[in-house]
Amino acid sequence: MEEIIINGGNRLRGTVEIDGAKNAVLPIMAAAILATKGVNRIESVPILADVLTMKAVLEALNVKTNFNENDSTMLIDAQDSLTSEASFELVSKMRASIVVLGPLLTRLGHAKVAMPGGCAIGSRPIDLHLKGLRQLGAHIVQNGGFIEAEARKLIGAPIYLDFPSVGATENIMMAATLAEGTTYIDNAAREPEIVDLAMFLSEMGAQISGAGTETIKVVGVPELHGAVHQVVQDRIEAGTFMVAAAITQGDVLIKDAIAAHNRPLISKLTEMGVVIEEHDQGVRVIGPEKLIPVNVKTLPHPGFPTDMQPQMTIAQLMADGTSIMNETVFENRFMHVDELRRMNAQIEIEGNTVLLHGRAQLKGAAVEATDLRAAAALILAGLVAEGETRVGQLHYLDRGYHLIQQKLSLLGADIRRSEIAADGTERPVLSVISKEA
Ligand SMILES: CC(=O)N[C@H]1[C@@H](OP(=O)(O)OP(=O)(O)OC[C@H]2O[C@@H](n3ccc(=O)[nH]c3=O)[C@H](O)[C@@H]2O)O[C@H](CO)[C@@H](O)[C@@H]1O
Ligand SMILES: C=C(OP(=O)(O)O)C(=O)O
Repeated sequence: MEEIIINGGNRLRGTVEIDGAKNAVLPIMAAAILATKGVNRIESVPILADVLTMKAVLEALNVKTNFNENDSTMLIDAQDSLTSEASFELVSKMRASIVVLGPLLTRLGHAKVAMPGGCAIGSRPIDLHLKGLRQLGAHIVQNGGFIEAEARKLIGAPIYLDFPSVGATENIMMAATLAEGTTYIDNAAREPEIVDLAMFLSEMGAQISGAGTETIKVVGVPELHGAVHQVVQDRIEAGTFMVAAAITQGDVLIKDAIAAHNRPLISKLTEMGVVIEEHDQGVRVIGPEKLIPVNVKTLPHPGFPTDMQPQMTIAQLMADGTSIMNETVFENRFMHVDELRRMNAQIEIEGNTVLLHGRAQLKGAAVEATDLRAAAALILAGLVAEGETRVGQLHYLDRGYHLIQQKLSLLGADIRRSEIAADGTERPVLSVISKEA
């Protein structure tokens, strides 16, 4: 069993480097399926469990991949003939594998992808993905735990999304690149990761405009080719370090952070009294002695990101007074609250809202991550808790953060990752992901 062990109380100081975005690289890897000529070269690929799962999904489809972890570059070659079936075994490991549906369907005319289940944070249906693909002319059946989609040729169409779903926007946008005619996606998701995917698709020869706005226009082209692309910085990893600096009275430069991608977080932290400076080198975050309580509501971009919600609750707990967090994107994203209570946090849950009573006198405890961002939140709580916090179930953390303990330790935190033997003895863990590859 592995744990991250933190002794709280240290101020964080220094500069931290942030990896490429998980939520950008996963659809970009899926988009590489569309290149029938030439090899794709993806740079700034983060070393994450989810990236290795998507790599396995691609390889099972007969796409060749080569991940050089030393220079964070992945080559993806989809020039050979591909299979069109993504197994339950792989899709069940990672919900985001559903984004291979659109590329496979539009390239091969057929795709069979296992139904992704729900996950800890919610039921997460894919009705909007399917509705959009049907509007492009796909015939789709759901049978035996699989979605089977067919269309000799997709035909561009106007599509309105009832909700700006990130995954549905990505699947439809990718499917539309090789469709005949023009597709408009209205009420599209506007996340920076959508913009990054659209940039990659354009570099591959696709004709896309409007990514990052409510309406995306895709004019179908006959074929796409391999491209070189650098993945955008992970705004959620950057945001997690912003909160770490804010709560520890720290002074941290988040190197090359793109402030425009973290506007809602920066705005809320500023309201709390955190000093945030935007420099050419990145965003500097200086935590005050006292944090002011704030109320936060998660929304699709450019609203406050749900993927920063658990981390933000730690900042709210450290404020002098009561704050409210309202989660509107996922129905079950407060699983970290029970673990925080074990650390002496006073939190009340009322439906999709929590009341966080600060300033919390957090006490170190043994806690378990329940999902990816819950893991990050518990580590943040450990940074400000009195005594020792031990965070378990680290496979969730490894989905989205590479070597977070090393990055925090370089900033001055007392933190380590260890393998704990049955007799309680500890062995340091240095390399986390590659052993699973
Ligand atoms: C790999 C990836 O990029 N994951 C991100 C992506 O997930 P994901 O793409 O799954 O998130 P969506 O934007 O699709 O989901 C948002 C909400 O819409 C609902 N919904 C979605 C699709 C659908 O067909 N029907 C439907 O009802 C979901 O259940 C959820 O309540 O965006 C989320 C919202 O910013 C982030 O938290 C995830 O980190
Ligand atoms: C919810 C997340 O990811 P996923 O959609 O891959 O589960 C996340 O990154 O916080």
